[in-house]
Amino acid sequence: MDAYERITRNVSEVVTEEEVRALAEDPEGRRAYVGYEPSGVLHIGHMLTANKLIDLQEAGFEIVVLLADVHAYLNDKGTFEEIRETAERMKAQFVAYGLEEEHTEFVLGSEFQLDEDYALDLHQLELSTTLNRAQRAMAEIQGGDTAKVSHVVYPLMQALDVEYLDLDLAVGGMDQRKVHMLHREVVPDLGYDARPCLHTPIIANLDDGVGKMSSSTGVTISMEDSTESIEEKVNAAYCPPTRDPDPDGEGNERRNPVLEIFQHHVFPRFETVVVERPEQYGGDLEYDDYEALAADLESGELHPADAKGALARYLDELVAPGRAVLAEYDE
Ligand SMILES: N[C@@H](Cc1ccc(O)cc1)C(=O)O
Repeated sequence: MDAYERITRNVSEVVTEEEVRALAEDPEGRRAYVGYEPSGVLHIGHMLTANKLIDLQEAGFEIVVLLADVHAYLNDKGTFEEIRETAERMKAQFVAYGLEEEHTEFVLGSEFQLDEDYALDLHQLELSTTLNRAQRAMAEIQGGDTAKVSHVVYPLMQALDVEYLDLDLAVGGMDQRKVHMLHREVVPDLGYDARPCLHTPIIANLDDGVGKMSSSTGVTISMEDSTESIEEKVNAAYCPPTRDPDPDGEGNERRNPVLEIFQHHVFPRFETVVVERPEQYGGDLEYDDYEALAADLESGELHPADAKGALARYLDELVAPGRAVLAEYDE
């Protein structure tokens, strides 16, 4: 796999391909980031962008994880003190998950976002951005329709972070794309270069494959889950024997979350995936890549129940180190 392939594998969007190709030609020491609002525990959504950071680390990038405490505060995620505490836990979990500490810089937003230069740049952006533009950029992050003043300051700060953290590449889920587009549009007015962005997909809802997996609207898998609870959730997941999101041709999108988790969480982190089966059902199956597994599910060679059993086992392995860290915190 060449550097460009590794950098862009499994992403939904590359902005722009040309700019990312230029980075891939000389990836050593380049800086890429994801920002996270410290809130709750690390879950499968955070882990997906973390997988991309691990890919980038393997391609030679230096990684910056922004623990966006001020952003979480602006988005009403608790008191500053609570948010800071959560940020500490989150950092420990990311390290346990596989972000090597020597190549990862963990930065709290409040370390630079309260400085004078930053504040004045922010005010300049406030002056040149309409409320409507900022609100549109925030729609997917904030949800609901009760935008506060804090919610329009939020995306402008995110746009500035890319400059102040001296980054070459911004990474986020598809829910961040509008903020990234805002960044590309507005920072040149301040005399800064817009940076390229990568957007990772959002996994389908575990229960029914409709819409996005989210802790607020349904089942999600987190670093707090026990082995048994992962098994339960995966066993109950929607898993038709197809990757076609519209198998009955009626236009009601239902994706296959089990396959999506194999593709985005398991195959990027394990070289081979073994599906255990009793001898009488044909014995174990072994896969080196996602395509082969998906094809077997479609052909009927791989039964959804066996696929789920394997998925729960691999997810448990990914979550286990973070779970151990949490147990230490709770002592
Ligand atoms: N907007 C991100 C958090 C974030 C904050 C600041 C950034 O610079 C980047 C990302 C989220 O929804 O969780």
